[in-house]
Amino acid sequence: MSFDALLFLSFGGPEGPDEVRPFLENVTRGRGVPPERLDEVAEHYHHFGGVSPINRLNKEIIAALEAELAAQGRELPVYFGNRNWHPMVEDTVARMADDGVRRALVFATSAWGGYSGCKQYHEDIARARESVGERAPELVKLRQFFDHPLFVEANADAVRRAFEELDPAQREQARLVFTAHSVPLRADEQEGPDGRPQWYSRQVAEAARLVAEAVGVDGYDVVWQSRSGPPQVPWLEPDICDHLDDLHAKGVRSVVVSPVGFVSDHLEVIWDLDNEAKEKADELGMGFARAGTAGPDPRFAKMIVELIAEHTDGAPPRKLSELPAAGSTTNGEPCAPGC
Ligand SMILES: CC1=C(CCC(=O)O)c2cc3nc(cc4[nH]c(cc5[nH]c(cc1n2)c(C)c5CCC(=O)O)c(CCC(=O)O)c4C)C(CCC(=O)O)=C3C
Ligand SMILES: [Fe+2]
Repeated sequence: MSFDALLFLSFGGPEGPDEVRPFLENVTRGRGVPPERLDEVAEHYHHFGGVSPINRLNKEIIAALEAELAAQGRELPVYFGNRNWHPMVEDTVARMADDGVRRALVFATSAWGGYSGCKQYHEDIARARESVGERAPELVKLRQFFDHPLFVEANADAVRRAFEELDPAQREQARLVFTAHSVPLRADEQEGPDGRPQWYSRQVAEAARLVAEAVGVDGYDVVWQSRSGPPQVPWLEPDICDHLDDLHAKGVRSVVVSPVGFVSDHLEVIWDLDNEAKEKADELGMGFARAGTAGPDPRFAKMIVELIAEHTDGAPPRKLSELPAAGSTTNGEPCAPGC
């Protein structure tokens, strides 16, 4: 099939102190996040001058993607739109229509299924098309890529580099710990296309297994970070900081933490890991090395082009796990019944 453009669809983030509150209002509209949690998260953004790194990081990925498309002789203009902050996806899709785009692919910057990582992006696509009306282009979302070999290799190399950062004495017995964004247990109950529940956490477990295997590490853990919501609502656990206590009690003296759940060094990574988890490790006297994320690795842009080629050239999907491919639908239709 032929496509006129690619829409690079992401989360969005504030670019100055005055934008923090309105951004957070957009993120949490109707989502039942208590005001105390919002105040706390606003503080994290203000710690960095009210600027999230996410927009800059996404622009870097887009530049790498444009270079890769050009190198392969593929003509596909890239548009950038976000769910929660400017450039808003509604405005971007309107501009695509103005430019005469009739049919476009959509790359959403989450590797995962589940509500926040996939379904909500389908909702964004449907909402943006609705706001543009009849002129709106057809929008075909690319699939989830948690087990794509290029995603796995980029994360594996980042983990290897993190092990190198530790003192040789610590490196030997350092524990490898993967983290991803926690979600409410209720949200994680959601089924995958295989009809089995916990689609999101099973994908995270699978990505961690594949990365650990690529690095050649047998023992590792999968834990969670950045929980939100009211305290009485159960979310995926353990939290990374509690897990560091546990590991310490078991005699572990150094860790390599891989934020495999995040595509690049978002605020959750640079605050919740590089500040909070690092501080916890320091208190416990544990060695701590945080692995990089896949986004800045040149293989990430190459992976996006491979995902595109699955649609434009009928290229066979490259994936390392047995879990079914999912997340690719047209115009924001749900992936599967119940999704
Ligand atoms: C699974 C998942 C991913 C990973 C998949 C993916 O990448 O999509 C992710 C990514 C991100 N989450 C982000 C930011 C925020 N997430 C929030 C809140 C929430 N996230 C949730 C889940 C996820 N979130 C959930 C269930 C909530 C509760 C409210 C709700 O049910 O929607 C809040 C509100 C305050 C708070 O409570 O933390 C903020 C500010 C940013 C941008 C960071 C930056 O600026 O660099 C990114 C990439
Ligand atoms: Fe989030």
